[in-house]
Formats: sequence, structure tokens, C-alpha cells
Amino acid sequence: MLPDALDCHQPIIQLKDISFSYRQQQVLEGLNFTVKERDFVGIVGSNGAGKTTLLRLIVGLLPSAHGSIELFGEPIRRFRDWERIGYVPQKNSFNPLFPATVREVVLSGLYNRKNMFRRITRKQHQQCSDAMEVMRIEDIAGKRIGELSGGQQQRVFLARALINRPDLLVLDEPTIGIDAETQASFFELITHMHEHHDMTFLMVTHDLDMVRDELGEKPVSQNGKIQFYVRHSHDAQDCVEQDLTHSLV
Ligand SMILES: Nc1ncnc2c1ncn2[C@@H]1O[C@H](COP(=O)(O)OP(=O)(O)OP(=O)(O)O)[C@@H](O)[C@H]1O
Repeated sequence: MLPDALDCHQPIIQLKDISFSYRQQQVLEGLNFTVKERDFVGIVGSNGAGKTTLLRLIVGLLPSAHGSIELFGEPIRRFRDWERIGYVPQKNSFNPLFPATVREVVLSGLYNRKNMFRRITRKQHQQCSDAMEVMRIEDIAGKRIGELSGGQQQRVFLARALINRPDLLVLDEPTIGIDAETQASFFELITHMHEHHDMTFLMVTHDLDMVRDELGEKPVSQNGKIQFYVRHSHDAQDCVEQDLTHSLV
């Protein structure tokens, strides 16, 4: 790993002195944390510690907190590039009668605050196929989402979050309610994505064993009941490659 001064990785999320309350209940207080490019961050903490609240603040689903949040170097109130962030919320589950197919659910990831009613282009259909291929769900593309197992549904939600090819993937308890074997293959899949695609991961989980195995024994930071575990990709090779690319253009 590189010393900070030589590290070429840019901050993706910067949280400075974040506090947040729901009415009278203070949930977060004085939280500071930075996520850099290609980090894999695991957030762990007891029930009600404020983990989901923190993710919802970061993806812009809660009104601003006290303190400062910057995304890709921009204050969150000015940030518009939401396609750069994929978000898989907690406990996604569909009624078995819900009429959408897997493909339709994945395609719905294209719609955001900007392009609600646009037609889907050929390129976007290709992006959909690519996301389904990464998540290995092409063979169930025509199935109704409600008919799938919990593990299959989770893959669909991940594909939905991946369709815009985000730089940052935010996952809230992605394996809750999934059996141990499916959980293991799910973690293998996202670890593979972290290693082979240029992505940054921020994941809330209760799976402390997985966190310790994948991200290290000890948290790098703690705020109240929330702990942050990190695997950096801040290796010298990344920075050398970036340097070479810059000197070639
Ligand atoms: N919309 C809301 N309105 C009021 N209080 C809320 C709201 N959402 C969460 N809370 C409260 O804020 C606290 C933190 O909730 P949050 O969901 O962020 O915790 P968490 O760490 O993700 O918990 P869990 O591990 O159980 O998912 C809890 O006490 C919760 O009851």
C-alpha cells in the first residue's frame, strides 16, 4: 500500500462531521470518514446504529445532514451524476404476483430523476444484457421477479444497480434472508467485481466473519456503534498505470 502522500486515488465519498436526527432522535453524531477510489468498505453495527440512515444520506434519499458530504469531489447539493452511483436498498422483496419480468426490473435501473419517460435505446438494451450477464441471470430474463428465490432476486437487484455502469456501488445488507451457500457465492461475485472492474464498494452487513475474512480483522474507524472495515486497492501498480496513461495522452 502507498503512503498517503503518493496515493493517486481520489476521494469518492467524504463525510465530515456528519450528524443526523429523526425528529428528536439523534442517530448520527460527528461522523468523519473518507472512501477512496477502489476501496471496499464494510459497515458493521448493531440494530438501530444508523447504518441505513448513513447510506440513505450518501445516496441523496434523506435531506441534508449537519456537516458536509462530498461525492466525487462535489458537495452533495450540487452533485448531479447519480448514474455514477448504484444503490441496492435493504430487504428488496416482491410479491409473487408482481407482474414485472427480470429484464424489466433490470431496465428500470435506467430511469432516474432526469430521464423518467425516455424510450430505451439499443445501447441501453445492450447495457441491460451486459448487467444480466455479469450477474449470471440471462437465462431467467423472462421470468416474473416474484417467482424467483431470494438469492436470484438479489442478483436481479444488483444487475439493476449495475446497468448504468456505476463507479460506486452501495449495498445495504445484500445477503439478508439468503442461505449460507448463496451468501458465499454472492460475496465471491462481488469480490471478483471489486478486483476486476474499477469499482468502489460500500456495503452494510451483519456478516462479521465475511468482513474479517475479506476486509481485515480490525475496523479502521468507529463512530458510535458503527464500525468501518476497509480493503484499500491503493497499490503502487494502479498509480503507475495512471501515470503511464497520462503521459501517453
Ligand atoms: N424514517 C424514520 N423515521 C424515524 N426514525 C427512523 C426512521 N428510519 C430509521 N429510524 C430510526 O433511526 C435509528 C437508526 O435506524 P437505521 O435503520 O439507520 O439503523 P441500522 O443501523 O440500519 O439498523 P438495522 O441493522 O436494524 O438495519 C433507529 O432507531 C430507527 O428506528
